[in-house]
Amino acid sequence: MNKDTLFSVPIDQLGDWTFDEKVADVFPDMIKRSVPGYSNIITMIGMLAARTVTKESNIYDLGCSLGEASLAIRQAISGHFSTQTDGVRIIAVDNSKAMVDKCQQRVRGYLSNVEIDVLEADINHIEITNASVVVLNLTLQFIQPQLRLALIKKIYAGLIPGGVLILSEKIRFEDPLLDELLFNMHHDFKRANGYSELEISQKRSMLDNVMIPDSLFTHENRFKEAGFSHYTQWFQCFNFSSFIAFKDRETA
Ligand SMILES: C[S@@+](CC[C@H](N)C(=O)[O-])C[C@H]1O[C@@H](n2cnc3c(N)ncnc32)[C@H](O)[C@@H]1O
Ligand SMILES: O=C(O)C(=O)C[C@]1(C(=O)O)C=C[C@@H](O)C=C1
Repeated sequence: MNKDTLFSVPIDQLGDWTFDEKVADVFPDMIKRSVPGYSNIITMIGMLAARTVTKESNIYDLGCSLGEASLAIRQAISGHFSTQTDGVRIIAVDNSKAMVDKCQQRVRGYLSNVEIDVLEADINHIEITNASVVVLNLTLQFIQPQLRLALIKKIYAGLIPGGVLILSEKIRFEDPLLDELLFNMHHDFKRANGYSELEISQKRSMLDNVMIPDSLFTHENRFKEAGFSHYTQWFQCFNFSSFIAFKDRETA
């Protein structure tokens, strides 16, 4: 695994964050050292998918990066937890060419009866149909805020009855004291994982205009407004959280 040292020396013009070739090259190391609970969330996404997947349905991994969630899902649904894999297709989507190219190579490296199709596309413009599981793992925070509700509505419409949306995000807190504390603890986590003050601050200013976290309240209201009636937060570590939202079994 290539070590993330991208921001370890001063950069003259920082510019906005992009998921380019350099980020894709170090992404597995970067995400594990930056997101508290990342590996647990990935494993649990597999377990949640195994519980919810149904035969002849689609599973979407939106903003898939290198396909970590897709691979965990494929492993979990192919194993002894589930026998529901006939006609199941995993569709992994990202709009970064660097990520998609690497993700395609990666998924080809494993043999399985469940196909993973990796598509280079903007998730705001793709169709979502016949979905038993949709994953947005740390992706919605990069979508322009004014497009987020439409995306969650599209996902709701594309889910089959009983289907699940798994949404993981960095979150902000309405209470300033808690917001500051959990923000600082996240930075302590990065320091403990070997990132310097320079690395933390340069990355932070690049992410500033591009990654815009919502509050728990905003996420829950959005689920409700999109049509979901069963949703809960199932994971939190500092200011990172994951939610599940189910479409009613009775909904046609
Ligand atoms: C933090 S990464 C997601 C991590 C990944 N889901 C995982 O579990 O390892 C965010 C990803 O979302 C992708 N992304 C951002 N906006 C997108 C869009 N509009 N359409 C498709 N992908 C997008 C980025 O290219 C990036 O790979
Ligand atoms: O909030 C931060 O400082 C982060 O590093 C978070 C985050 C993310 O949540 O996607 C940002 C960019 C990279 O993809 C890895 C981690």
